Amino acid sequence: MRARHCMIVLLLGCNITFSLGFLDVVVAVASYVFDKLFKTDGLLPFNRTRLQADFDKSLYGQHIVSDVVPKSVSFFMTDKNPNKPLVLSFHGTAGTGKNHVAKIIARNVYKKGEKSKHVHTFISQFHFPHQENVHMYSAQLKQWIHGNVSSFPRSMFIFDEMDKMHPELIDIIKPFLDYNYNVDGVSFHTAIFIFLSNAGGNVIVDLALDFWRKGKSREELRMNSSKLETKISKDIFNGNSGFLHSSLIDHHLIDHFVPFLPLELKHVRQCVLAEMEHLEIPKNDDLADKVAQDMPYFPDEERIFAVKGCKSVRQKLVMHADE
Ligand SMILES: Nc1ncnc2c1ncn2[C@@H]1O[C@H](COP(=O)(O)OP(=O)(O)OP(=O)(O)O)[C@@H](O)[C@H]1O
Repeated sequence: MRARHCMIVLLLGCNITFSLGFLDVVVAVASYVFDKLFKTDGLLPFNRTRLQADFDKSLYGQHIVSDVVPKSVSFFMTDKNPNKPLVLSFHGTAGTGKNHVAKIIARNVYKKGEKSKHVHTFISQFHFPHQENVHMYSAQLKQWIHGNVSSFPRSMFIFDEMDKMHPELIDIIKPFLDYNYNVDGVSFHTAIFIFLSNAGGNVIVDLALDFWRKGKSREELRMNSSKLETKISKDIFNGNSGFLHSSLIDHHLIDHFVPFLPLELKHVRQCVLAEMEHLEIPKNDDLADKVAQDMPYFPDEERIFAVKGCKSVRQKLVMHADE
């Protein structure tokens, strides 16, 4: 009898010991059925209104991103026959929300959000640290993308620190992004690729600073203001990044170069209030002011933009909340 219980549980893929009793088996079966019925790791029914509302609620100071990204994701998700995967490249200085936005997209596409097994995140210096192993990484990456898309076409791949990635690895990704690319019957057209980098951040900061000094409103900044998108792609191409030596940009496979603007004090303050809510600290406007003002800003004289964006706001808040 006991062996049969163990067999059932083994079939269900659970880790067991042979000391399992009947009750353990019932619990294991119940939790398996619950997982299957209620927690399957699949797609959420897509809802463009919910996506836009999430951007409006959770992203601060990034009106260009809040306009471009939900539109392009919605268009892609509702296109019954896309001719290429969605490829977005996020650019901006530290802590401006690039990872945060990738997570917002994930939680609007997958039931388990960023924790879904269909969301694959690679951080170049962490996952591909040794230059001498680049051939091995390339082969593994190629196999990983191919294998995952063949078993789940709507897979998402996030590449962080893209500017630090070896050109050979970028070139491995390139064919997957292309129009009509098909390998062994696997199409990549419904997959999502998101690249994150600080490359182009200086171009964005210079333009935002220029607007501020001319007394123009930040909201007047658009994707095509002073050809911002073109400037970013040129800057990446001319800079000393992995992008430069790869064939990604000159093949026009990136759908949008999305600029993340440097954050101002009022946006950092919004991040502090969001962290208060997250940490269940009662809302306190004075404390929010104090924490936001305690962050470093640049340029030295005007102190307009947050050096670290909203990064480490939580740590600062915890320190001040304890005072
Ligand atoms: N514009 C924003 N609106 C709301 N929250 C933000 C924003 N920017 C950053 N944050 C908050 O700060 C945290 C750190 O930001 P995030 O990791 O997204 O920055 P990043 O742009 O990816 O930085 P890096 O280039 O250094 O990796 C986020 O988890 C989020 O809580």
